Amino acid sequence: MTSIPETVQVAVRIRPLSHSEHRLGCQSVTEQVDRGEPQICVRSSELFTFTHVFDAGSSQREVYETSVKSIVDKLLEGFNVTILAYGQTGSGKTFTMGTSFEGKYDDGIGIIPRTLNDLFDQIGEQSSEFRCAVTCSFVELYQENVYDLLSYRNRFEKMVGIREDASGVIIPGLTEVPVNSADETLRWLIQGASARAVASTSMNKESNRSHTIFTLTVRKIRNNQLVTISKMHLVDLAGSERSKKTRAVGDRLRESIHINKGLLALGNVIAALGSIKNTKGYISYRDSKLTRLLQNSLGGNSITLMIACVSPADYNLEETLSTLRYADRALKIRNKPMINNGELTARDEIERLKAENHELRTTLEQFQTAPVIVSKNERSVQKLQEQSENTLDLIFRFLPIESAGDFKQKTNEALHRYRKESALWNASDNKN
Ligand SMILES: Nc1ncnc2c1ncn2[C@@H]1O[C@H](COP(=O)(O)OP(=O)(O)OP(=O)(O)O)[C@@H](O)[C@H]1O
Repeated sequence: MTSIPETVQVAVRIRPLSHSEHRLGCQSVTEQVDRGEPQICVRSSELFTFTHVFDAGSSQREVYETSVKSIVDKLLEGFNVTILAYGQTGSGKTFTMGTSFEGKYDDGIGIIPRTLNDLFDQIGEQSSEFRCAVTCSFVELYQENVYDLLSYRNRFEKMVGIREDASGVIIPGLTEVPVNSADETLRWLIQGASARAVASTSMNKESNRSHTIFTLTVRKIRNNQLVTISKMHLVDLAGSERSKKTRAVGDRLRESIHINKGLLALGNVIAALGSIKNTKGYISYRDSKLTRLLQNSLGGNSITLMIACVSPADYNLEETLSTLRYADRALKIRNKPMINNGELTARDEIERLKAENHELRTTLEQFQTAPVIVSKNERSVQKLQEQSENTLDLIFRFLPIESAGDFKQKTNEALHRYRKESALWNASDNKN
């Protein structure tokens, strides 16, 4: 087992200058001091040291192998893990996380598809020791509302609430899909991401206007016993932005206010957790849904990696410095990672009971469907009998006695045939 980081890990990734920045003659103001060293220098004056620094030439593979791969191993050991991309709008968060994966495998794929490939490969290798049951869920936080992106319902009905129980924050009714391979999970990612709120802004052609959390839950089972249950949250935050600079108005401005509010609350939590004085004091997780959902990832029992994405361009200098200061505070947060063994938490107990309830209902329905068909026919036989008896009463009044007896016998024979045939229909219905 590799060592467990005690503080939040922070990787900084500098994206390359974009075409439009080149065209505008922007200069790069950020540089990695030495390639391979985790230090970044801004305007040749301010120096920051992080867990990892990736310059504009770093590949997606390098970012994954250096900073994420070992965290995926921890997930399978039973730790909760979180990977969180933070940064100004257009700084490369979605590109780095791979949240907008479209199904094409190439060198450009981001963290989520790489993680899934690794995870399912490792599960395959361990299959003689354990059985792993994996589920995924995908939520979006848009203007302080939480949406279940994997639900088939319409946008309004996708909205879900959050609440807390003894085991932490829960989202009752959230769609959790059982998945058996990387490809299957990626299909859910693609489907969920297509429902995400995206819009074009002056700073990013396809800007995400919401925060998203893609979660994998891994249950390791041996001899029908739950050995560990661990969660991986892959978080793609909406970009922080200054509305004056983005010239946002109307819907974009409203989104921007909510995005910044959530990020401000997150910043306050990070600052409070990172400050030694406040570690035992009050942490304002309840100020926003974003901080409530990330409560366990910051200051909880999770192994957490924040990837701070920055633009190298001089016209983004202020935002870059602000991101680096934010990230620097996150570096001081102490978490208490621990293995989540198979002891049932209250939430798991609820999940188990829900599953059991579902199973019982299905069984009950199966039992109910057979008698319903029989009783339907049975009822119609009874009805027919009643009707025929009423008719017989009428007939008896007008027929001579001997003809009436003959008629009664014929009617009874017909009823008998009907009963026999309906029993045969029931048998073939039940078989089908
Ligand atoms: N390291 C990189 N290498 C090459 N291109 C990159 C890199 N990082 C980002 N880009 C490109 O920059 C643009 C903006 O990136 P992206 O959409 O990931 O930003 P973002 O931080 O998620 O923005 P927003 O917060 O507005 O959603 C995209 O066209 C993306 O392909």
